[in-house]
Amino acid sequence: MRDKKLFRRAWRSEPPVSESERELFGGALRYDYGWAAHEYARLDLKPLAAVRALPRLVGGTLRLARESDGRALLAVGLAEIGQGVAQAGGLLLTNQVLHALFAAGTTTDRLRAALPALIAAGVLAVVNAVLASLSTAATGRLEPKVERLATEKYLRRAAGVELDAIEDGAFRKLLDSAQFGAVAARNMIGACVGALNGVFTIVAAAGVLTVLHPTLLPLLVLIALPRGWGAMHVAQRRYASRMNWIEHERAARLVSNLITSRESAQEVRVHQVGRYLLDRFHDMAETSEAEQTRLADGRALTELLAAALSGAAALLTYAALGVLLVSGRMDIAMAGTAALAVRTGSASLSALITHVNTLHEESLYVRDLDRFTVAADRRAIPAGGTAVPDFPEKITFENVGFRYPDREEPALDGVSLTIAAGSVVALVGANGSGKSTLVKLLAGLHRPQDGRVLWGDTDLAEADRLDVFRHVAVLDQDFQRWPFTLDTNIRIGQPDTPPDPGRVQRAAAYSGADRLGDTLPRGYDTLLAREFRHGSELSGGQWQTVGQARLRYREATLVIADEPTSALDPEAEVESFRRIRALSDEGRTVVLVSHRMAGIQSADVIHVLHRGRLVESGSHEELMDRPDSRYRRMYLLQAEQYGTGT
Ligand SMILES: Nc1ncnc2c1ncn2[C@@H]1O[C@H](COP(=O)(O)OP(=O)(O)OP(=O)(O)O)[C@@H](O)[C@H]1O
Repeated sequence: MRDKKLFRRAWRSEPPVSESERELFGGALRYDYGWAAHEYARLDLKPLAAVRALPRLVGGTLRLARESDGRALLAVGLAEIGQGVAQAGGLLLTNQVLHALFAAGTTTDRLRAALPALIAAGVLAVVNAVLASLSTAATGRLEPKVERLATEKYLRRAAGVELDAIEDGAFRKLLDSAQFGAVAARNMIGACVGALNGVFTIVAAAGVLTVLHPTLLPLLVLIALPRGWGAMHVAQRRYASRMNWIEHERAARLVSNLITSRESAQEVRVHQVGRYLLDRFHDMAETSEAEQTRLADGRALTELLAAALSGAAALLTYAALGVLLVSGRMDIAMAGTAALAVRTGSASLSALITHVNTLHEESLYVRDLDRFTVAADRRAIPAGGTAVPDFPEKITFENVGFRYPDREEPALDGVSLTIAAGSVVALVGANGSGKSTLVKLLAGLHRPQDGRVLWGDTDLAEADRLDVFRHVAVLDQDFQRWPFTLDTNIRIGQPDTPPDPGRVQRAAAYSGADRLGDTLPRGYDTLLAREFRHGSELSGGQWQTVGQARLRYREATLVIADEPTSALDPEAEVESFRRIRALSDEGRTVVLVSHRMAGIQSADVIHVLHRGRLVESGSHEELMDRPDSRYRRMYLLQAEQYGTGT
């Protein structure tokens, strides 16, 4: 009855998406790459394809291992070859021992005749054990290095791609799936060593069997084949399921993190969101469990079937041995050695198939990493290009158009403007009018699809982008609150410079963050992350003073402040605008994005954006003098709220 249920569960299709997933995320979260990867996994996990792909897989792993630690790799290789030779020698010596034991003569004579071979076999067993431990030690040295190398490869690429790649959903998924690649590369080392060991042992056993009786060789293969098929089948289902459920797992983790995170702590309690999310988590986790159960049932059945077939083949082999023995074509000593060789060989063949299969399964993840590497290289911020002038006399937007990939409407449409060096320029406009997008193009983070952005005479399309970034300091609405010390949070504005407490303190004094340095428990060395012991938390406004100190520390030619004062109290806000504007006195160009009309009225030029178009430009006075200007309307609306009028 139970078995029937198991059978039914094992062969049914994947559980449907949970109701909670629909409710929270608007539908089934599935790995988009899924179809391609799924089909590809099916093709690639066919036994013959797996065997054919073996040399390539091993080659790739060995290259990575050589790059990580060539000496350790050599040690592993030699130790494994040595073990293979020792095992073959061991089998042949066993044959000699058996021959001596089954020969005619007294027991003492037979034992004496068997003794030299017995001693040699013992020595070989010791050699084998020493080589195995050497191999284990070298593999242990190699594995973490390979994982580190692969992780660094992954992170370096991730940090070097264009911003639009990071915002592109398909690329992000590749980024997510490739994260398993480094651990998989590490696992491949162990599997490679295991497979190598298996090959040498089989060669030894097969050699001995061929000498004894060639008929036994195909029977050896017959014992191992069903187990190999079973292992492949299980791996195929596991990989397909993992790829298909990757987003569901991530979403369930996200929901559970939301219950415990500090940011959501208030709403979780006051709005009782905790209970709601917990129920959704339960629902999603149950769906995942159903999928896990389905996989486990399938695996149990497959392995049972494989074991039965393999057992039948083993019976056949021993029957063949019996026939050879009875018909006198093999003596008892040879039959004993053959039985031993069949056992060793079939165990090694099964292990080899499992290792090849592990190699293959892990290689699918390593290939995700390779695919990511290729995609990331294609989308990398190009190196080289024309150097940009340190203080360009102007930055020009010529008829610039930009549209985000998943949007119909352009975020910027035919924008032309000039920003003079050393001036203070403000960008205003309703939410979604394109201010932040314009700023990203200005900083070289996005490239226009139409028109040009020029730094002096240099088109940003041809400029050395890293050089452009060197000249820019950005403080945006969601600036990073690094979970590091106060000192590092300021110094990270220019991370390559050596520590300079004086410079950090000057930057802090500029923004008012020096008060934090004086009052926090460990001064500038206070960790600004509550999740760690001794960590402190800052208020939103205090964080903004840290952000501004970072902006100052960077000492860039072009300073961009996107909503820099939203969390500041009125006094701090006025002071903050004054300070940012004062940066232009040092010859820096300042671009300010803000909804606080009072704060930007002293800008040299104010640009007003509306639905991606530049609709007005001028000084505060000029724009206020135009009776029907959008700027005037926005300004008066805000002024009215304070009852101040113009
Ligand atoms: N990463 C993105 N992917 C897709 N669309 C985006 C992205 N960022 C912005 N947009 C869209 O581009 C348009 C302009 O957005 P942008 O952020 O530049 O406006 P904004 O003027 O800075 O708005 P706000 O005042 O609300 O910050 C909006 O319609 C927005 O939804």
